[in-house]
Amino acid sequence: MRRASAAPAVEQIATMTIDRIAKGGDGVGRANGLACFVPRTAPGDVAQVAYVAHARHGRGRVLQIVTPSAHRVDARCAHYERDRCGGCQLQHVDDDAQRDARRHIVQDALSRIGKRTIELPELVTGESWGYRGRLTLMLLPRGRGWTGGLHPHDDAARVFNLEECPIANPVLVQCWRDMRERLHGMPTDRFLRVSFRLLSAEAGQETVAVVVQGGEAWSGAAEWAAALLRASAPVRAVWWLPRGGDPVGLAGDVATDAAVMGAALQLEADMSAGNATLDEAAEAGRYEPDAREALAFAQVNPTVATALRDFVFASVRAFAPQRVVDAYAGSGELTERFARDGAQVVSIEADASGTAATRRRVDEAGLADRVKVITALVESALPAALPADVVVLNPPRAGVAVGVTALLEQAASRGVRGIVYVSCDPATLARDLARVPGWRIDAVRCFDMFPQTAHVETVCVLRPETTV
Ligand SMILES: C[S@@+](CC[C@H](N)C(=O)[O-])C[C@H]1O[C@@H](n2cnc3c(N)ncnc32)[C@H](O)[C@@H]1O
Repeated sequence: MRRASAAPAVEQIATMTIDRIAKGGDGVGRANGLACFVPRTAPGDVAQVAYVAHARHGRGRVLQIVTPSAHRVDARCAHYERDRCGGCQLQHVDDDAQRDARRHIVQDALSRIGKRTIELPELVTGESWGYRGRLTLMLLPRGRGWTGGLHPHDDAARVFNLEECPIANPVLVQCWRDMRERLHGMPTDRFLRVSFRLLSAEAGQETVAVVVQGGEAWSGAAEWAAALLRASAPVRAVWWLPRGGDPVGLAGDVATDAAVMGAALQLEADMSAGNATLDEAAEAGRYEPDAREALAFAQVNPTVATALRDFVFASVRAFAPQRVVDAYAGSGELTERFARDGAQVVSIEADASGTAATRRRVDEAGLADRVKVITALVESALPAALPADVVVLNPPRAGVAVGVTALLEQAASRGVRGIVYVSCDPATLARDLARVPGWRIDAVRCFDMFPQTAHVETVCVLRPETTV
């Protein structure tokens, strides 16, 4: 018997004014009272939209911009319109309106999901272009060669050839151009991923590591890598992460801790499996094993990342803490700073390569007696880490486990005077804040780590509700 196929979604057509940008970057307008999400629209656009109505919202596509918003600009990158590149969502919106949108995304999430009323948060900004210290591209076999680039935002199975990426440091794109001439020597696989990482960002002296991920066998790998090193001046190291294997240093300065490198690369590969958009690469790249390694995992946005860490450090310091818990500590950069400042620190991180880097870092700084480094899930290690004066949380996009918020809700009675929560996802931040009603928001600051996208980093400083 033939099964009835699902009825095709029926599109309706409406003209609507776009009021705001939602988390994810779509513009939001209303059609017959229904909130309708429309990609690539700007606040103030009047657009004719074809949309499909779902139970609580509509999803639409622009048929025609009837009256363009005053905030519309021409996208700088040719791929944005032509290839519908999924790396950026907001290149068609001017800088001021983009920044405004990201601040409202945070305020709106905290209000709607977190049930917290806050002023429009301050946003610390940096460069709008050329800021990325890492460029990760997908390579799909085509004929005897490869197509190398990024996915369209609406088609994760396709990859377009990347010619430019104006949000990345131009040197990374130059290295990709140099490599593109040499794709014939790559290993065979269903797909490969290639990542360009800025090792040194000093203007005019930039150096880059290249990591090829995928393939199980690669004859001629060392020759291929040596040729790339000769052809591309900024490239200083070439690594290969075979499918299911350990990392192999192929050429250049690859004298680094292979175990650390391997764990980080595997994590990155897992994170971005199947869809290597810039967003996911950004997310994956937040797992940095040790920023001081020769092949340090370059920060996505080093300038703004530094400002963020400085703010977290100053916020913690304002409590004059003797004991700090650094939860989701990564490679322990903040752990080291808290310890240098005189605090006793419990540093909790699930990734063993991260805690190995933290141990090394605090040993070298002569701070080992002030720091307890724990390789464990925060949800299992936090109870024993308390009491403390301040708890720092910097979880991945998924936010913290419900057991962690349950413990923190009671933590004021165990001496905790402050929580500093660093988040890359306003929605999970807001969800977690809703679970700790005993804590009030003392300060919120946003950090513009990913201009041209809808992503934003947020730091929330919390104090017990009862504190005067
Ligand atoms: C967003 S990164 C923060 C890293 C670091 N604090 C920094 O500033 O660079 C999140 C970190 O949490 C770790 N992680 C993820 N889930 C965890 C869990 N349940 N318990 C402990 N660590 C976890 C990841 O390995 C990663 O290093």
